[in-house]
Order: sequence, then C-alpha cells, then structure tokens
Amino acid sequence: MNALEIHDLHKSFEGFALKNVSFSLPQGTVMGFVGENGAGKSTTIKCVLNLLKKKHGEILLFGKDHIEHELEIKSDIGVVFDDLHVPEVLNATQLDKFMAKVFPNWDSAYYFERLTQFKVPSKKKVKELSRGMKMKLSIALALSHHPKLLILDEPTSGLDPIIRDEILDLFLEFMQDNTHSILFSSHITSDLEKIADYITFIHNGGILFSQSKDVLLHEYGIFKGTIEEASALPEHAIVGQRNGAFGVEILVRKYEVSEAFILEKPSIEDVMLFYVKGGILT
Ligand SMILES: Nc1ncnc2c1ncn2[C@@H]1O[C@H](COP(=O)(O)OP(=O)(O)OP(=O)(O)O)[C@@H](O)[C@H]1O
Repeated sequence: MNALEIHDLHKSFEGFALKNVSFSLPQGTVMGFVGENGAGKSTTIKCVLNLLKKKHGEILLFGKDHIEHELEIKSDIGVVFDDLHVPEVLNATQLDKFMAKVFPNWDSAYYFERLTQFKVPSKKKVKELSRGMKMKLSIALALSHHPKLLILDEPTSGLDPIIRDEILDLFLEFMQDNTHSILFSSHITSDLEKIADYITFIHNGGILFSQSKDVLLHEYGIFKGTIEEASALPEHAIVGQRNGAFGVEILVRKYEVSEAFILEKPSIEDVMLFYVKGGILT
C-alpha cells in the first residue's frame, strides 16, 4: 500500500507550472523530495494538502482521493512547514487546548511528553522561542494526534547542524513503527542522505526521477580526468559534465562504463548538480 500516490499532477501560476508530476511513497518508508529553490516542492505539497487547488491529476492518500476523503485523511497526517503557523502570542500549553478542539484524537499526555523530551518550554510565548525550539514545537504539534504520515516542507532549513541532527533523530524515532511514512521536502541533501529510503527529484516543475536512494547512489559514478581520458567514455553513459581546475568531472551511469575507469561515489548533491548544471538540462 502507498501512503501517497500522485498521478499526472498539473498546477500553474503565471511563469511557473507543475507538469505531469507523478510519484508514489510506499507505506513504511521516507521519501526525500528534493529540488532547487522554486522547483515546485511546496506547490506539490500544498496541492496534496488541498491548500492549493490542482488543475488536473489524481492524488491518493492511503489509497483514498485527497479531496473526497479530506477530513478523514487529515486526521492521519501531521504537517510541518519551515515556519510555525500559529498565533505567536500563545504558548505551548495554550496550543494544546486549541489542538484538542481541532483533532478528535489529540493526545495531550503524549504532547506534553514530547515537549519535555524536546526541551520546549510550555509557558513561553511562541514569539519568544528560538527557531530550533519553534521547529521542535511544530513537530510535537504534528505528532500528537498520532498521524501515520508526516508531510515535512523544509523542516530543517535555517537550523544549525546539531539541532538538525536531533530533529532527524525524532523523525527516525517516528519511523520505528513500520506503518508510518514521511514525505520530506528539503534542499539539504545531507539530511536526506541520512533519513530517506527514496529520492524524488523535481526540476522546473517536472519530476526528473523518483527511485530508491541506494539504487540511485549505486547507479552513478563520477569520473575525474583529462578531456582526452574522458573522450574514451561511451557517450550514452554520460549524465552531466563540469570542468574542474585540472580537467573534467563527469557523472556517468556506472554500469554502462568499463570497469577500467576509476569512478568515485557521488552524493545526492552531486547527482542533483550534474543533472541541473551539467549541461544535460537547460
Ligand atoms: N501562490 C502563488 N502564486 C504565484 N506563484 C506562486 C505561488 N506559489 C508559488 N509560486 C511560484 O511557483 C514556483 C514554485 O514555487 P515553490 O514554492 O513550489 O518552490 P519550492 O521548490 O518549494 O522552492 P523553495 O525550495 O524555494 O521553497 C515559484 O516560481 C513560485 O514563485
């Protein structure tokens, strides 16, 4: 069963369009949703949550249409945006009362346990919290109606590496239950490398690929050498190229290249950069 399925999603603004966006998030897994600024990640997520009206396409959450079954579905989803969208004059204790009215399955005891675990003060107004604390509060709020799917839109952006690491651990803890799933949008690819099972890469409103992270990272290799040495590489294996100080760096599909070539292991960031800036896409 897929926690999320998107088929042929279209949405357009002046000067930007999501085109044929399709991918699936299998239940029990983490999908890293990656792409440069303005690629269409938030627009896709807002369409999934029906915060933006899609133009065309099908979106299924837990196998059900996201609009027809919106209320029922939303009680199984927790959402974290890059900012906390709650009244800034309230504190975490007041937010508990508010959330209890919104979600029938709101679990106050669990919420206060998370606040203690995350070291979020319950009496300080939201506007007095640091950015890291706000994100942790946002995660406590997203978790405390016991969702099955977390939808995270840049939850770690603007945070220092230590807080980011703590937050990633919270998500890994959530994934201990194998019925749970996460859609995790980020351009911090090292975070995705740590947590994601699958990577979906969006560029200019279109999906370039959506596949297992391990397969992705095994599929490619980086050749570094002179232009003469690189000329022996088969053209069909080349994904992208960039000029280095002493020659060229070329991302290739590893299994289409002779083992005689020494290839380095790429990161997700390398794959992204070669695709976008390596001369293959315009
Ligand atoms: N409500 C809107 N009205 C008009 N244009 C919009 C609206 N929302 C988003 N856009 C445009 O759609 C494009 C995609 O934006 P989106 O926020 O989905 O990108 P993103 O991949 O989430 O980027 P980032 O990583 O910077 O958050 C951008 O060009 C943006 O200006």
